Amino acid sequence: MSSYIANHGGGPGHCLSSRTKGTSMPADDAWVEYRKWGKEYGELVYIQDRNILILNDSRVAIDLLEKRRSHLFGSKNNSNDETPYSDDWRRKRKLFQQNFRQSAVNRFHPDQYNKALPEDNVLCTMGVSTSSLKILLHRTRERCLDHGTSFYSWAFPAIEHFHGCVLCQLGSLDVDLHEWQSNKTGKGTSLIAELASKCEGDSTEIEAIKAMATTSYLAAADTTLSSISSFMLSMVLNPDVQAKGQEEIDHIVGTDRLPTFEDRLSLPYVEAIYREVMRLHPPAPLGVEHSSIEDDFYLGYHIPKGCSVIPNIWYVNCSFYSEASILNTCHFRAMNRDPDVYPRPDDFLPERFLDSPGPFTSINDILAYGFGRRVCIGRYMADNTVWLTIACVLATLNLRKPKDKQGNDISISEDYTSGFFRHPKPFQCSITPRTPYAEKLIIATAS
Ligand code: HEM
Repeated sequence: MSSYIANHGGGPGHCLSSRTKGTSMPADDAWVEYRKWGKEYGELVYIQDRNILILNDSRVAIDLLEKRRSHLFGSKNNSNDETPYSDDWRRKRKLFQQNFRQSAVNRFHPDQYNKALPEDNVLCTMGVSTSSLKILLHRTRERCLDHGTSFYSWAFPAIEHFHGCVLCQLGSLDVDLHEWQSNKTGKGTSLIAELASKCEGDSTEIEAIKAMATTSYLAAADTTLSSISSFMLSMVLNPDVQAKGQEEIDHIVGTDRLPTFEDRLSLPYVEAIYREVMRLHPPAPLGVEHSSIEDDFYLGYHIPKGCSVIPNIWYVNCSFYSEASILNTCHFRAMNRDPDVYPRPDDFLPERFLDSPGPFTSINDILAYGFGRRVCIGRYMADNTVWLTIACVLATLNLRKPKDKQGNDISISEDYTSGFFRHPKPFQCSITPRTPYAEKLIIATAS
């Protein structure tokens, strides 16, 4: 293990100090720069004057992040206030786990089926470009905040379970949870409504439910959108991959129904497309910042109190990992973009997953969802949403580059944003139904 920290030049009890004062932090694509620092200074890189520790190795990340708390959980009203690691914090986390664990997320299936071919796809089909779509989504969101209706029930699967509380907490709307429930347009079966009705009068529990709704919204919206947009862009750029995915679906599912979760195990190539999207394009490339609540020591190094710990998911060195500490169980080593493990690491090649050994059906090896005990709690729901959307889009739509008047392909932007969440920048594409059944579905959805 010492090889991981040899480059730091410190010894037991020393402060990690690979980088000295005056370090300028990268403004764009920080994950790329962090990886360069990792190569130069080691897999743990400490920015002393900013008290930031960057992790470029998954085993180190799990070890450290197992012991630290996230800022995201328990942040209130969309501010960056930290909630102490307390009973309150634990209650909220437990509530989340109970409702988003693998066996609980089946309750979202009906909504996920209903929205798998969402209206935004339909709009694109009608000739609305992705950039116009984003503007439209933005406007809709504003309108929803004005009128107290759901943006995400319109645009995203399953999120409608949360929207009332989200609006209560995020917006300036001071709507009481129960008032919202009764105002709701005939949908009394949402998770939030159901939980709230069980703890009538228990203000602490109601607060926890609202916090879960808020956190879900913050954690789910950008990440899910990013993955689906990356998938769409990848299909436009890789028509051969798209054709192979479509062929698999036509063969296994047929062309007169949509894929379901029951088909998932029979669709390895579609699974591989999903995994390749998540490998190449993790929506939160630097995960969620964690913070050390007290002075700590790791492998003899001093990690000061308040140190921000950033896992570089985008480039992280992916050791075999599990919920337990893996310091002594490192059998399998891979790096998300390590050319020795993933030849042509920057290319979109789903085939690589078909040949690789290991638990292809487990989502635990998708680093985009984070690490160890702090791994994304909504991952089972997210996994279902993204997979189903991919399968349904492949089943029904052709995504292509737009053409100019002469019928030639127009080249499109492949750029990504470089903020906390990484999204494809607006790109144009042509989206057309690929089967008569798909056409019927789209017309029915639009009417
Ligand atoms: C493609 C979709 C998603 C991706 C890529 C994603 C990724 C992540 C990542 C990287 C983290 C930080 C993990 C860490 O600190 O190591 C995280 C945390 C979290 N995510 Fe997700 N997420 C997704 C969807 C969702 C959804 C749908 C929900 C809820 C419905 C959700 C809820 C959460 C929560 C509550 C946390 C904080 C967990 C904690 O601090 O203990 N996420 N997510």
